[in-house]
Amino acid sequence: MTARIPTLDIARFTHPVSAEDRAAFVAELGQAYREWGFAGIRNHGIAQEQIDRAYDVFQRYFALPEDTKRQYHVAGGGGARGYTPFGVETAKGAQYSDLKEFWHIGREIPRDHKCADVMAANLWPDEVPEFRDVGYGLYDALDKLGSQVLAALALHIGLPEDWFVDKTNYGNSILRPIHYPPITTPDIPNVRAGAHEDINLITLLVGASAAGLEVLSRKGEWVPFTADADTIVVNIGDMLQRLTNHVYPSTTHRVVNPPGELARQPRYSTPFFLHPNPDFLIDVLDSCVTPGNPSRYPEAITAQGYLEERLREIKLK
Ligand SMILES: O=C(O)CCC(=O)C(=O)O
Ligand SMILES: [Fe+2]
Repeated sequence: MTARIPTLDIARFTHPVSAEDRAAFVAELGQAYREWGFAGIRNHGIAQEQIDRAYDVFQRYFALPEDTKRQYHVAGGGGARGYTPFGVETAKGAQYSDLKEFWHIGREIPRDHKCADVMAANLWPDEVPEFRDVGYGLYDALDKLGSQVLAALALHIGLPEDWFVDKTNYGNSILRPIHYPPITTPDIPNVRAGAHEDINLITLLVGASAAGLEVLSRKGEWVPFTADADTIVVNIGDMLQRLTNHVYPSTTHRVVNPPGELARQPRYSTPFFLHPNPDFLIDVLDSCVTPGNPSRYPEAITAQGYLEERLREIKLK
């Protein structure tokens, strides 16, 4: 039997029919993440129309001439906001860069906020006027959905449901529309996205429009995970893995090049990287330390400190 990554109905948590079923959902979700670090989430409440509109504006931006797009590249900005050109990001330890270009939308915070120095103002492309409202609308929707997933994940490890609320209310989260252009060079050694783990708490991947995402199972097998159109893929990142002492594993994944002619199709996808507040201290949770799983990280680190370390490793800083 081929292993399958579970897909769960989050309405059982957000609009429960009974307390028992809500608790059963938490247990099933927790089990899926312990096993896979990945799950599909259905009935998430984000309208397909909103997702389609977002993909439309993102694709219109990526279709602009390279010189126009590069006006939104911030030199020395670590790719934190605006455009990052093709061939820059490189998976940790990889020899060849990924085959993608992307844009980063960050949280809108008052410019006199205490985190304004590490959370830069957004850039918006003048050429696609709807980009701002549509892009930030999707940011907001995924931020809210991500908080629901975190609430369920908190309950499963014995924390109060609202434990993450004041740790993520000004989180340094990023919405990343990605374009993987058609691959026209035969035998190219690069892959669309090399094997990696995400840095943040959890990632919500909305509407990946084509096959290619693969997840490394505990047995060491690459398992393709192309979710149905109505499903958002949610995975654990390294910060949550560290906080939970690996109870929730940050699972390695990659995006492979399609075989033959299919490689000439572009691929678009849009992950939302949900981050904690920059000053949140990532310190292993007591509830995740047991005699069989002693603390793997005796030292705490701030989310910002951890992020900076990791961005250098993937050549964004
Ligand atoms: O494009 C995808 O489906 C996944 C992208 C991804 O894993 C990432 O950007 O971290
Ligand atoms: Fe990823």
